[in-house]
This record gives sequence, structure tokens and C-alpha cells, in this order.
Amino acid sequence: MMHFDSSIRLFDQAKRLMPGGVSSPVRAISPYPFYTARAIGPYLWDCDGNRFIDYCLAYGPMILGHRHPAIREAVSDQMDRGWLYGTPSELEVRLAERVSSLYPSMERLRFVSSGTEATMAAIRVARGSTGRDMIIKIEGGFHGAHDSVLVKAGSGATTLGIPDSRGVPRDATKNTIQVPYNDPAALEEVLERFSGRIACLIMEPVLGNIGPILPDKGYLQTARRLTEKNDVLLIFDEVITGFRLSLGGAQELFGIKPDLTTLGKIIGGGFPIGVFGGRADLMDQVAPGGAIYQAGTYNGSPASLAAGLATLDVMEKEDTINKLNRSGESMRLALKDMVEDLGQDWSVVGIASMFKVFFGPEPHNYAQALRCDRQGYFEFFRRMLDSGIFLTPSQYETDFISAAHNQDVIETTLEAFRSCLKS
Ligand SMILES: Cc1ncc(COP(=O)(O)O)c(C=O)c1O
Ligand SMILES: N[C@H](C=O)CCC(=O)O
Repeated sequence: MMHFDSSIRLFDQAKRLMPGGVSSPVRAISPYPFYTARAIGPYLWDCDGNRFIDYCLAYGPMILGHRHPAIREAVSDQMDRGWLYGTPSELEVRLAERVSSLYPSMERLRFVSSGTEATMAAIRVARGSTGRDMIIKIEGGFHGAHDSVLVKAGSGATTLGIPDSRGVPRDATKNTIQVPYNDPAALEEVLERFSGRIACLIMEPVLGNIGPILPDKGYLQTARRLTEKNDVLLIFDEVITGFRLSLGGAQELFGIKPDLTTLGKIIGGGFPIGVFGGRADLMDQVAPGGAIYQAGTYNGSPASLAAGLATLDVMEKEDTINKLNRSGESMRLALKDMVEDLGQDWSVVGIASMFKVFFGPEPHNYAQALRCDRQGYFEFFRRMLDSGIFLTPSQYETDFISAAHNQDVIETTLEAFRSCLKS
């Protein structure tokens, strides 16, 4: 039997100091979150000494597992040379070269400090270069917590029932049009109705912030064709899918060339990062070359770049993605068998090393995801936690597998799934 005395005490203290007691809403696990004290490989230990196998993996970045020695060494070496310069550094040239060669659509790119900043800047580039204000967003897509995309936003915003945040001026969202995922007809209708007024379509190629929801066959290709036909820029937000579906992200896997791309999470090796980039003619309009302004004290932070480079080195050398894809596939197959044996209408969804058990039929869009039994999922999450498995706490987040999740760890996890799904 686990006890959480220290976590409860810290949470009581935290609630007096921070909104909801946390630094990001998704961490406010009811009735109290566990407070992590340390992490290695696939494991987290909380401050009461409980150990959990981690499938949240900081919501995606920790693809090599926690405290990977190569990342630790790269960051530690960088610390010996200083950690913030306010000048360019060789690291950014090296990482830009690597990213651009893996993502040929990113002819030019800039490093920022978070995925939120990356999508904010990419949308600005789209608006600035086209001279148009309207953007299209997919219902349930999440692109960070900035004004123009906090409309029907997935992730914690949906979990907490605030997909349209208060405090966002109507003026900031009046130009954001929503379309359902996997619905080419709706996209075509909107593109035609607002012809000549839309700067871009921004989309997660695989919806990762409402659980993973996969594109129907041909959907992404149609989105590309329709945006091109209507002279609208296509932004792939690959903050989750980048370096996870393949080294070259969803765009490599599905063979699509977006005009602009945003990256984050994995490419910082667990340190804060975001990247936006795309066609040279668009990116060359970013300051100082052009009049679209973007800036940041921490842009191209050396520790994040060093961690990102080391992550890529390990992933390339160890063929991480192929190994992870195999783990993901066998995990999903085993889970599907369990669900089938139980005769429930639950579904197991995922791709590569992303997975989720939905307590309802497989959703193909936001509206369908909302019909799943989120309370049932949360009860299941708590049982798994009591069994030492930390899944993402919401029905509307994706679970991830890391390179540190070996066969034994996965077997232990499947045992817990078996008994918790049954009960
Ligand atoms: C697809 C996607 N885009 C953007 C973001 C924002 O990234 P960050 O949390 O680094 O600001 C996230 C995650 O939060 C995300 O999942
Ligand atoms: N779903 C979000 C990112 O992908 C979760 C991270 C957060 O909001 O803290």
C-alpha cells in the first residue's frame, strides 16, 4: 500500500502559493498529485519513496527515458563552457543543420524556448507574409496557451472544461475558424467561404492533445492539396510528432511538405525548446531580415541545444525510433487483446510509440473523443497509479513509450493493465 504523506503536505502548502497548487494545470491530479523527487530511465520516484513506471514522460520530451547519461554528459560539458551568452553559438548552427536535413521543408528555422512560442511565431509568419488575419485550426488541437489558438483547445483546457479560455479577448479569436479533424469537406467549405482571407491552416498531423487521434487514410494529403489550391499556408505543429513518428516527423512518415513547421519537446532533450521554420521565402521575412518580429532572451539556449544534439546522436546511433515503434506496436496489440477479451466497447489507439486506451469507441475527431467516459478513465488511471504505473491522468492526453522501457518494464505494465481493466 503506497502512502503519499509528503506529497499531500507539499500540495497543501503549494495551494496557498500557486493557482491550483501547480505550475501547469494538467499536473493538478485530483485529489493531490505526487511530488517527484528523482527520475531514472523509465521510473519516477516521489518524495514518499513510491516508484512509478512513467508513460507520461513529461508529456513527450523524454524519448530516451529519464536522466540519460549521454544527455547528462552533453549538458554538463556545456555547463563548463557557460549557459547563456546573448550571442550566437556554434551549437545553434550545428542543430539547425541537423534539423533542416531531417525536415527538408524547414529551409530556414529559429530556435525559441517553447512549443507555445514556436506556434505563436509560425502563425505570425503566416499572417505577416500573406497579409491576412484569419487562421484555421482543428477542433481539439492544442498549440500552446496563447490567445489566438485557445479555442476548442485540447489538452488540459478540455480536461478542465475550459477549451475557450476566459481572459482571451474576443478580438484575438474572432479570426480563428475551427474545423473538425478528418473532415475534408468541412475544410474545403471553409477555405472556399473565406477565400482570399485565410493566412494558414495550423494542425497537429496526428491529434496528440485529445488522446492520439489518427488521420484517416488520405486526410493529410487532402489537407495539403486543398490548402495549396486555395493559396493558404499549411503549418504542421509537430511539437509532439516531431522525432517521435520518425526522425523526420509526421511529414516524413506521411510524405507531406508543409509550408511551415513547429517543433519542440524531444529536440530539447528534456530542456526548454521550440523551433519554427519553413520555406525560405517565408522565413526570410522574419526580423532582422524582414519585418515580422520575433525575439527572445533564451532563444537558442545552449543547454537545450546541447541536449537536443545529444538526443539526436543517440537516436540515430541506436535506431531508437524503429525499436520504439516495435514496442508501441506490441503494447497496442496486447492491450487490444485484453479489451477484446473483456468484451467492452473501449478502444486502443496510437501510432509509433504513442498510445491510449479510450473508454469508448475509437474517436476520429474532437466531438467523438468528448463522448468517451472521461470519469471512467480517471478511475482507471488512479488504479494504475496505485499499481505503480503513471499514465497521463486525462483521457485527453497521449501516453508515450521511451527507449528505457525494456521488455520487463512493459510486461510489468501489461500485468497492471490486465488487472486494472478487469476491475
Ligand atoms: C502539439 C503541441 N503544440 C504546442 C505545444 C506547446 O508546447 P510547450 O508546452 O512547449 O509550450 C504543445 C504542448 O504543450 C503541443 O502538444
Ligand atoms: N498536452 C500538453 C502538452 O503536450 C501538456 C503539457 C502541459 O500543458 O503542461
